[in-house]
Amino acid sequence: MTGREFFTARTVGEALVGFRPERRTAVEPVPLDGALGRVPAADVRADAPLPGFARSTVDGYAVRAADTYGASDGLPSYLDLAGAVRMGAAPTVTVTPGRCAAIPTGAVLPAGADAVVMVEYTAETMPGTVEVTRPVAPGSGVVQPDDDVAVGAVLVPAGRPLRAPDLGLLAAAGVTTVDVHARPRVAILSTGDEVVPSDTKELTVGQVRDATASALAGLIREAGGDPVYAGIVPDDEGALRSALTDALGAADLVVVSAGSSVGARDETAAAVSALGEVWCHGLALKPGKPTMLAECAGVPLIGLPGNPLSALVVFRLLGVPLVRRLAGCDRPPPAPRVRARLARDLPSAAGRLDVVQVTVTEDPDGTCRAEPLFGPSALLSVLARADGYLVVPEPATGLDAGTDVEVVLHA
Ligand SMILES: Nc1nc2c(c(=O)[nH]1)N[C@H]1C(S)=C(S)[C@@H](COP(=O)(O)OP(=O)(O)OC[C@H]3O[C@@H](n4cnc5c(N)ncnc54)[C@H](O)[C@@H]3O)O[C@H]1N2
Ligand code: MOO
Repeated sequence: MTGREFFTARTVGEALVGFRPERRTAVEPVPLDGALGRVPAADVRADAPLPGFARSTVDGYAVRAADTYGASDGLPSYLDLAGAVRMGAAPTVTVTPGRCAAIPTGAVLPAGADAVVMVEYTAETMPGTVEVTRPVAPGSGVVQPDDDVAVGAVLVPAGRPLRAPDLGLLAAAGVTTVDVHARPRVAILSTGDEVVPSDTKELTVGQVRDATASALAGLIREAGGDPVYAGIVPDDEGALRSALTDALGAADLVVVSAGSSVGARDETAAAVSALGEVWCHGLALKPGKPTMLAECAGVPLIGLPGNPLSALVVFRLLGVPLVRRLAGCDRPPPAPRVRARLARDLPSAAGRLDVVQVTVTEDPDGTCRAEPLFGPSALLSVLARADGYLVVPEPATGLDAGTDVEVVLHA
């Protein structure tokens, strides 16, 4: 042990704002079917209005609104039935004063009509005569040709991951492929003489199966990236440098876990320093202090703490936004959150951000209770049991039981 301290420690806030590599993935066309969650590279605009024609929103009779003024149960308006509009076809009927046309929901409003009265407020008392018992205002029961989308309006914006309704809107507008950013390729490199592949059946004393890589791959996929397993590297600076060089050449982001603490095994820091510029080494964060952020020839690199729980906490806070940004996402969807009452006192040291895993239970009165899960960051099962996490900000020295807290829910 050398007693060295981290050399460029930062807060999480500084890292989120200040570590913003320029790199973005290439743009590729994808069919709508494969576009869910992908990020459009440019606004997609409508070249025609939607729905494109004045459309009835109810089953009833297309009328001239003025013909219904004053209509009531006691004093109905009587209109001559001029005909019917068929679904999916141009109307062959015109509505002149004193007349109406039967129309189903979704059909084209015939010429001369400016409203549709719902069938419930009518009766066909005699064949060819319709009794109307409610007045309708002009435009009632009708959507105008560009009510949904006007020509030139943005159908889906650049920079926001596509959601299911976006695919519907694009389909309605006849857009069947979208130019989106490629999924960022994220290389996952695990380090440590003791780390062995997760399919190792029998462990010798001191060995651990690689837990971090599989969990990281899950978070990377959730963030819209493509995980690439780059293997397990022993604690040897030469081997690590060579593995990092390969990974940097083939990925949009490299994530390397372990070996970045201040102990004897800080080969990662040495290897990364030799390959690029270290932006920060050490975060004011618990867990997750031994974190490194660097850029090597335009490729960002995150050095994660060895403890799997800490690695995942850091990746969730800093890696997920980075993967999204690499994919052109500058409008990330807000994480699902819930407000809850803290179930017990939470101690915390001032000057660092504490990320505390919690379970959330709903009390009979509908309010939520957040129960902190204590345990060393070496225990991955704590994370697996948690429903979400809360943060105790840097200046705070803890939170009292009963405090109203915001819990960010795990996916
Ligand atoms: N004197 C100090 N010692 C430590 C400090 C400190 O500030 N001063 N920080 C502690 C903290 S916090 C952490 S976190 C660890 C992180 O150290 P490293 O990033 O160098 O990681 P390692 O020592 O290599 O590993 C820690 C732990 O995690 C296990 N591990 C590593 N990789 C994997 C993997 N892929 N899958 C499963 N488990 C893994 C490893 O076997 C160790 O048990 O340093 C503390 N010490
Ligand atoms: O950062 Mo260590 O990552 O607190 O467990």
